[in-house]
Amino acid sequence: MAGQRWKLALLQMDIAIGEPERNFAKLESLLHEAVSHDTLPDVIVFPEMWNTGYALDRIQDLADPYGERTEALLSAFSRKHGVNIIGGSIAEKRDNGVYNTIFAYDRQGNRAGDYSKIHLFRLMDEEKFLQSGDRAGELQLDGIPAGMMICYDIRFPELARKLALGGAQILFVPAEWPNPRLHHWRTMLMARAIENQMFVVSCNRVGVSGTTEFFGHSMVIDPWGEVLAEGGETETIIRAAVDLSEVPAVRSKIPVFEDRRPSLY
Ligand SMILES: O=C(O)CCC(=O)C(=O)O
Repeated sequence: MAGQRWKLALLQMDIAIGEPERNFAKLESLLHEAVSHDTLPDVIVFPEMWNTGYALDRIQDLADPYGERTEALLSAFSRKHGVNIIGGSIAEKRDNGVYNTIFAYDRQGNRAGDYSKIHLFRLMDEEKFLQSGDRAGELQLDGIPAGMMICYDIRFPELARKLALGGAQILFVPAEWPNPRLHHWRTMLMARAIENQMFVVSCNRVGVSGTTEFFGHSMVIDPWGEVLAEGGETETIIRAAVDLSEVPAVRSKIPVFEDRRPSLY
């Protein structure tokens, strides 16, 4: 057990639109690269909708039924290598439609949690093709309370605050966040970390899909808002270490959670 320090590996990958076979092959190769390093990561994270990309007009046919293929891969991999996985998000097909869902696994290969994106992004027509989740993304990894949000969700500070009030010390954010909104991406991720005094770990894709460019810039931000690691604009694995004891230290230095006045707002 890694205790209060975690080594992270963020798989900042390109995604082939509408080509699950290529994306599964790419992901498997990056997962093997992530654990072939001299230091084994404690948590591996990857981007949003990595199995299909935004092939929304064909998503009913392409989505993974109940995430079974994804679960078979990620559960076995996490158990074999003794790592936790925040499995990006996938297009997940259920009887009543397709969801944008994160599946997370612990070191034993057990499902540690799942979360389906609540806020569907109208600028990319998500609400026309996807169903929205109906609960926040809470989980525990190695006994550490954590939260999950997806991409557009970071524009809703209420959701991050709810997760922080529920105890989350670290927030994982898989994304497909495109150009030209790098300023929004960086600023809001830092704000969510600072206002909630928690780590924020975001994994964005790179590459081009149709006319949309994705800039990467996956980030690891500490509870003081300092950027510990940030990706460039190409496919890579970003590695960083976090010391989770910084969360209570920052929360006692500026006791924001004790000073809240929720009865007034
Ligand atoms: O909010 C944004 O600017 C980007 C959101 C997005 O691309 C998404 O949620 O897929």
